Amino acid sequence: MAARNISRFWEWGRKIICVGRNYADHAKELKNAIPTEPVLFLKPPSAYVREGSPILVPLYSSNLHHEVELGVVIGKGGTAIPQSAAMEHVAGYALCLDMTARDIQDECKSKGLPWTLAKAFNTSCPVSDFIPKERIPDPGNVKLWLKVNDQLRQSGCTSQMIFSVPYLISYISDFISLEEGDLILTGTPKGVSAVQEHDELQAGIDDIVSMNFKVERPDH
Ligand SMILES: O=C([O-])CC(=O)C(=O)O
Ligand SMILES: [Mg+2]
Repeated sequence: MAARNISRFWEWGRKIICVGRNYADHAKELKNAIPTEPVLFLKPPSAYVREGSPILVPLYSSNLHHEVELGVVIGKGGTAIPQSAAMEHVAGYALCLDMTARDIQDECKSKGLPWTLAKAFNTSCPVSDFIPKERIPDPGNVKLWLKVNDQLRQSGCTSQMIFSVPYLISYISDFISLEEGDLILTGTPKGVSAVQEHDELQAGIDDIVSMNFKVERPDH
């Protein structure tokens, strides 16, 4: 069997841990309180989609939102990782979208139910090429942007994160052991909005990486 290559981590079938409300301006735009501890949820590896394949609107949603996020790819697993050692566990980064069925999430929130169908459906995690760690010397200071049909919708800097990458790695690994090939989505800045069938999404991290996705309706 060919050796597994971390630069194709999305093929490994490892978990995707997502952080919510990690930017005050996004928490406010959805009228959520600023969290005092990270808000966590999961996506399954079947959520991954790569450039060249479309983002599919779930049949049960009529309000699919984009959320552009910095993804952190874990290179070395661990449990209860101290913040001071957290960066040793990072192999690199990826630009990610946390596609969200906002109407379903609102319904789940009002009923006190989990967000699974709002966040974890097929193609809910578009992911860029792998970015080796050296290309982002400070994950706490990169600009994220997203355009829909050439119109800028999201533009933020990871310096606005409430909880830093080392803090998140340490916090998550206290409760959920991290494994090589796991991905952490670090939350989205403000500007989330709805996308429709046939829309073209373009997103990037500074001039380090960019990616394009089309939105389609599934035919089943
Ligand atoms: O759905 C939400 O607003 C929570 C979330 O994923 C984020 O803040 O990135
Ligand atoms: Mg998100």
